Amino acid sequence: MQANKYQSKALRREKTTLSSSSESEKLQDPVHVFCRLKPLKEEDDSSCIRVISPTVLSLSTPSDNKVMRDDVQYIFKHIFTPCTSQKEIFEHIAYPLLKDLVSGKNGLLFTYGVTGSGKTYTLTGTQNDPGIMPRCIDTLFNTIGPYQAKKFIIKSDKMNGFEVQSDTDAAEARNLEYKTNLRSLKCDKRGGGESKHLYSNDGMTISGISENNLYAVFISYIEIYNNTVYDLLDDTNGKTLQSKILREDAQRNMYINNVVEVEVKSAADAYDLFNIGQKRKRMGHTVLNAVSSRSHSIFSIRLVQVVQQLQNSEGNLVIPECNMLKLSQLNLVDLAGSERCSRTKNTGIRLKEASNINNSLMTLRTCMEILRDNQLNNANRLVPYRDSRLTLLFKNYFEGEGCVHMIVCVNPASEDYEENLHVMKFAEISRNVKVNKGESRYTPYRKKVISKTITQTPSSGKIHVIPPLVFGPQIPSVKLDLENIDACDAVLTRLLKVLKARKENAIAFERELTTREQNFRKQLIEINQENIITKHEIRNMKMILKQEKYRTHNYETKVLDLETANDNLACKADGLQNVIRNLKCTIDEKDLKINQNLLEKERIRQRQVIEKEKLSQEVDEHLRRQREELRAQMQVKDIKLQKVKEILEKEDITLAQIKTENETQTAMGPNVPRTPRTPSHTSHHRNTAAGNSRRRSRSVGDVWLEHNVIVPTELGTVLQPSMKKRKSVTKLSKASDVLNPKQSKYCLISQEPDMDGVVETKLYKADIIQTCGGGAQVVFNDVETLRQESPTGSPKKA
Ligand SMILES: Nc1ncnc2c1ncn2[C@@H]1O[C@H](COP(=O)(O)OP(=O)(O)OP(=O)(O)O)[C@@H](O)[C@H]1O
Repeated sequence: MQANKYQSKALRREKTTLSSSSESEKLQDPVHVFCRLKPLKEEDDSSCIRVISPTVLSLSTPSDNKVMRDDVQYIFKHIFTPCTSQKEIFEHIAYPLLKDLVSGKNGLLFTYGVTGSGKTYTLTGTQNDPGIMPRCIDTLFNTIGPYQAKKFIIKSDKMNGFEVQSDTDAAEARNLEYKTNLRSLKCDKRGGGESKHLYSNDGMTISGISENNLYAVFISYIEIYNNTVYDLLDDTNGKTLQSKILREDAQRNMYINNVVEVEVKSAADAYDLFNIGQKRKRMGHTVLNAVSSRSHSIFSIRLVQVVQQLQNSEGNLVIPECNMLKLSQLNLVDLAGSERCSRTKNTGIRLKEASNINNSLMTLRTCMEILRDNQLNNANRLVPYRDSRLTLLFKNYFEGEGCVHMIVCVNPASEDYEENLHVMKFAEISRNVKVNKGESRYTPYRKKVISKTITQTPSSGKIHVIPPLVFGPQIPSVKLDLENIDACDAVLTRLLKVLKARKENAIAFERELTTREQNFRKQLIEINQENIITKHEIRNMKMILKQEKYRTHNYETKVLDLETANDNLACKADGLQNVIRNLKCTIDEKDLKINQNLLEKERIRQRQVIEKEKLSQEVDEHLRRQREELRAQMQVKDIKLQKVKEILEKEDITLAQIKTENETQTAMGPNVPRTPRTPSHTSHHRNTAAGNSRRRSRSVGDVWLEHNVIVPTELGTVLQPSMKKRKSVTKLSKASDVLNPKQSKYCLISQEPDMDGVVETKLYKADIIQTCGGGAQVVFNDVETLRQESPTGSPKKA
């Protein structure tokens, strides 16, 4: 507990100093994106990719594609053509990461691409042509082989950290493992029962490692299947794999809770573990790849270094009681391939897998996009790591816990064009993401000291020291001088005495032995009783332990549920934050639109005011013109009325003349011929054939009062004014002429030649309206002009 406190305090200090130093350096590296082209199935197969230079390739639309696009060029850190060997790939891409691992830095290497494009081949390879993973293992053990700590000296603390054990504890653990392995061998189970699958080792090493350090390698192998983490090295005893949860350690690094980390001492051990995991990994047959990975698999190599060693008195190196552990990790990630269902024709479980694979790859892409945007635009958008276990697990790497290398595997065949387009775009995005250069991570440790067991007597509880039994005085050597009897006597007497003393001792011993035997028996009985009691206690303790385990299990399940719920809530919170952000964006957009609408409205209002003014001006102008026209018409009418008036006045004169003439004729006698009226004479008034005029009036039922002020000139036309019922008068001498209620229409007919001498008949039409006072009002409302023109001289109606 104390040690833990010490550790965490020291760790916090360590983190602060490290971060401040890293901040001062502020070194950033982009994600290194490499491209590996897979060989075409047949040499003459058409390819949609053209390599332009070692870093640039061009993607062109196949001729049979529905949509034709322009050729697009993509840049990579390096492009590996189909002829590139596995060794070259390793040396170029993985070797630098392995060097980082040995110098204490983290690394992440993942393969990305369409299903069947060669991701697994690049990472694993074959027995004779190993891929990146076996080469990493071999090179690592070729390098640190002689400098490894004894097994179990360094032990995982199950919280993403490590601790150093005492030699005795480590020896005991080794012993236990040995016995377990023996048992496993007998049962022919995993471990010793596995056939060791060795890849060819080309003896490559990393130079410049610290030879004073002790090294320990730990392997873990997990998969993310349908967005759930499974430990491929979990000892399941034949049961299905249990899901694991992701946690954050004290330094906010993500790790898999309770993941099995196995310490390996040789490359063969590591391959064994890989093979065990490989058998459990979810693979499946699809149309595009016979052995297709249905999950993302992560093979992690953790290297722990005890920074310093001390020399003991004999000159041997020993691990100091407390110092620093240097931790580093290399993750080799084989992502499942992106798939288009239209091509794979997956159904059922394969379809669900494909959808989960595509979702997690989509989240990876989204994270990369947002990271890039945040970095390019200095923005602070939330990166949705939590949307997928894959991105959540590697969150620290994208936030600067180590170098990130990505191999984009590409099948250049034309049929993969559409998928390759997406893959290239993802590569383009990733290439622009920058991550902080990883720092070596140190953890302080305090060596655990084992307490020695002391044998105690059950009764007293004290160490019972049994005195040694001494048989008595030594038997003297007897030398008898038979010539000297006295001397012989003395010797024999001394001998007798010694023998007597020894006999007494022997009797005492016998008594002592009997007592001891009794005591021993008593002790045995006590021990036996104690044993029975202890056994009973052990049984009880076991039961309690079982109950505690059960409770712990329940607690763990609850914790797991709570953590899952927590994760879900966090996801929801992230989702809601996204929704809030989107809503804010929508509100901003709407505000903008409202402002635009207001501006538009104002513009329309101003335009309307201008148009209104224009319109009112036009209306005023129109009215003015109409008024002028009306005035002109009125003037014309006035003139006409004036003419009518003049005609009427002239008629009175004419009538008076006629009367005078008649009177004169009467006085002269009936034989005096009347002076014929020449057309020229009458032309001024009625030299048109009013009776020949065509009729426009349709009022059939009206009774017309036809007022012929003069006798109209006969024009010989058949057209006559349509006045069916009419009463013709030449003079309005009586009021009754007009007041007759049957007469409703009045028509004054006049004839006169115009300027050209053409006779024009004018019909001035009016309504006769009876007034309430018994009178009548004649309202003129129409003037009908009849004109006859004839260019040949014969009169013709116009
Ligand atoms: N560079 C290469 N040289 C030779 N063969 C290759 C190469 N790349 C891939 N292959 C072969 O292509 C086939 C499919 O490759 P692999 O299984 O590695 O694809 P994958 O991308 O991992 O597919 P999935 O995403 O479906 O798991 C394998 O038979 C593999 O041997």
